[in-house]
Amino acid sequence: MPLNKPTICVLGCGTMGIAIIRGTLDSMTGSTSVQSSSKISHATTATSTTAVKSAEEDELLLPAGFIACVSHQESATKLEKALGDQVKVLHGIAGNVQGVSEADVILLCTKPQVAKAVLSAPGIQEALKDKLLVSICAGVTIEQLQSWTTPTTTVIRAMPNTPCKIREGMTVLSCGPNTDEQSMRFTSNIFSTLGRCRILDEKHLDAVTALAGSGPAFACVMLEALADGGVMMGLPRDVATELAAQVLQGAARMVLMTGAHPAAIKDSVTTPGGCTIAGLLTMEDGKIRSTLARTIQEAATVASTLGRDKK
Ligand SMILES: NC(=O)C1=CN([C@@H]2O[C@H](COP(=O)(O)OP(=O)(O)OC[C@H]3O[C@@H](n4cnc5c(N)ncnc54)[C@H](OP(=O)(O)O)[C@@H]3O)[C@@H](O)[C@H]2O)C=CC1
Ligand SMILES: O=C(O)[C@@H]1CCC=N1
Repeated sequence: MPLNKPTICVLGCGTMGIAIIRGTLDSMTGSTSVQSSSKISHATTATSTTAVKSAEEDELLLPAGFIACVSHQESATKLEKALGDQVKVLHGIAGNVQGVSEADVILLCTKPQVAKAVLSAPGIQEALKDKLLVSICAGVTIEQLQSWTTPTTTVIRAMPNTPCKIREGMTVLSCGPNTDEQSMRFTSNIFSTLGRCRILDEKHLDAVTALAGSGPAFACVMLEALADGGVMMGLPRDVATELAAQVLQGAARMVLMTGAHPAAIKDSVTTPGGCTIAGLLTMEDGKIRSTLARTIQEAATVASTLGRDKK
């Protein structure tokens, strides 16, 4: 599918739609203060001719503009204020048809429960012909998406997360059997500018939804609980929150940047007879490992049901 500076229609522009648009616009203007790890590694390798050519080609794959579609007039007004004149905002059923018709790529970001109705509405299938549809709806399969569109619509599933807004996201992509290389390249290019991006088989997407999609919520509960401990021991709330957030970021970056096993990092902190092992044993008494692992298991189980019709 030829894609050259395409216009993207975000169909259902709420929390995630805004995160993706905001992150992409920031990446295009270079106005973010947060440099993602994937950007750093890209910059250090972009010295060969092939890399420069590839960077130029990737530039052509960047969007020319965004159209954002929502259901309600009030949401449209809020969105216009939040995103300014860089984005064309439409609302209602007619807005969806207009948005999809005017775009080259459609990013489906509605709740999973309304995806079928939105794609089956009059005029949408026609407008989707020969276009790329990227769905971020949890639990909605490629097979379902294909059955709700025409055979000439290319379908890709993506599972991003909210840190895409600050270009620290984690996205996993899965494609259908007939996905062409340029569609895949365009989609991975967009999500790579919003953080890290991987391509995996669709069978992994419910686990990915639980771990990476829902993960920021689980991580923030852990962060808040660590900060609570600091507050219990007399730290001011803002200091405790800053310390907890920087500790989680620092530990996570050590894993990502050095490739060290988390257990090795834990062991390097743990002095024999010291305070860390005292804290670690308390965590084990509270079954924190199985609680967190079961959290992912349960979220993945529920994710697998989200695309199903409610009886
Ligand atoms: N939130 C997250 O962290 C993540 C969510 N996801 C997936 O992303 C999707 C969106 O989630 P999220 O952004 O949280 O949801 P939100 O509720 O924040 O956004 C949904 C958007 O869809 C719009 N909408 C509803 N009905 C229609 C319609 N008929 N036509 C056009 N737009 C419509 C809503 O408009 P209005 O406000 O006017 O009702 C709203 O803007 C879900 O499928 C979820 O599974 C994936 C990864 C992470
Ligand atoms: O809670 C949900 O269903 C969505 C999917 C992943 C994150 N939020």
